[in-house]
Amino acid sequence: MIIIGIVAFVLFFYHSFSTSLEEEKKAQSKNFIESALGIIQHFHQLELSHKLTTTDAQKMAMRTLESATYGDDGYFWINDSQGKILVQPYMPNLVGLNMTNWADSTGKYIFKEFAREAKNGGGWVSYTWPKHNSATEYPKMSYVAHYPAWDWFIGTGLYLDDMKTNIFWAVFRTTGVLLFGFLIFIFTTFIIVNYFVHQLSELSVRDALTNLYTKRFLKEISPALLNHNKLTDHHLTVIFIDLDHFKSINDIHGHDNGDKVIKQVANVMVHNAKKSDYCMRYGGEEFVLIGFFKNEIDAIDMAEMIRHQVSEISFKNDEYEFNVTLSAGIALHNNQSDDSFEKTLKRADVKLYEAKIAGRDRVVL
Ligand SMILES: Nc1nc2c(ncn2[C@@H]2O[C@H](COP(=O)(O)OP(=O)(O)OP(=O)(O)O)[C@@H](O)[C@H]2O)c(=O)[nH]1
Repeated sequence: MIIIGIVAFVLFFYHSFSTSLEEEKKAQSKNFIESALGIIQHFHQLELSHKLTTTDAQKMAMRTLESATYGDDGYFWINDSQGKILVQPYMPNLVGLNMTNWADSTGKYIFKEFAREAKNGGGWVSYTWPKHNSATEYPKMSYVAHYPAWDWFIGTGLYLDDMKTNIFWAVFRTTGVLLFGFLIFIFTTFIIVNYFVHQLSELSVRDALTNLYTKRFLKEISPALLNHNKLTDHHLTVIFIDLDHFKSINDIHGHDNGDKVIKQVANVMVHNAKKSDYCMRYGGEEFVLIGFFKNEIDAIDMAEMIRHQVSEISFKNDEYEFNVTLSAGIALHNNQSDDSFEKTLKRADVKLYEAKIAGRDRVVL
């Protein structure tokens, strides 16, 4: 769909841009002829005011227009009323020849057409004409005008194939630049949208206080965790952590200090967890660490490390320092039975409850 859109855009752009460039080229040619008529008129005025003789005024006008080139190879030609070529800088060897009886490759008497169109107030004549060093004739268009006082015909021409080639490359370059800009725009938009979508999805699965994953994320990844569990010889393990007597900590040290404790515990978890582990804030002061452990001992070591490090932290309220303990329950997923992730999580919760009953500040498996 996008490719069809781009192709349609390029074709439409090519058509309208090349048409307008063609019109512009033609308008330019016409303007050049009008300027050339102005130059002729200038020398004619000098003749009328007797500053120059007719011969000198015409010679100087011819010389000026002979050297007046424009664009890549634009030039003016001048014929007198008898068809004699007075100025032809593109093919100087033709100067002095009479072209009244010259017909182009299509049989058109070129000079007759020039004279007719020019005497009608100026206009375009299509014909064929050779190029430099070539006998082959190419389609050409000339804008021709008449200067009645001297009975001169002046014109300037465009080879259609050259014009079309120039226009093609101009359109090609512009289209290329536009397409490149368009692709850069699409690419940048894609990156930005992707970034924000990622940020948004992260926001919805990250806890605002601790930046740990939320319970919702746990639900999202549990199928992937079970799949991975089938592929590894390690065991999918849930470590359920709950802070001890946290209500009292809030009551005694204030809710803000309670928040600081929650943040610190989250930091300890993240600090100890392996890169492949997931640390979550399951509820208010409840946390879950999910990882793949070689055996039960490794899981206990991890939970004990977190428990120990948290118990070592000296928290400060406005007056004195205090410590916090936590309890943890561990459960390993059982591949051989009809175990589910929810059942494993539930077993870890039961073990956590046992740790609480047994006096808190401990890990139970
Ligand atoms: N500061 C703070 N407190 C919270 C937050 N979320 C939950 N709590 C508090 O955590 C306390 C949890 O208390 P309980 O569920 O009774 O458990 P406990 O006091 O930790 O007792 P045990 O778990 O049995 O050791 C409640 O007082 C909640 O208000 C939080 O985001 N910030």
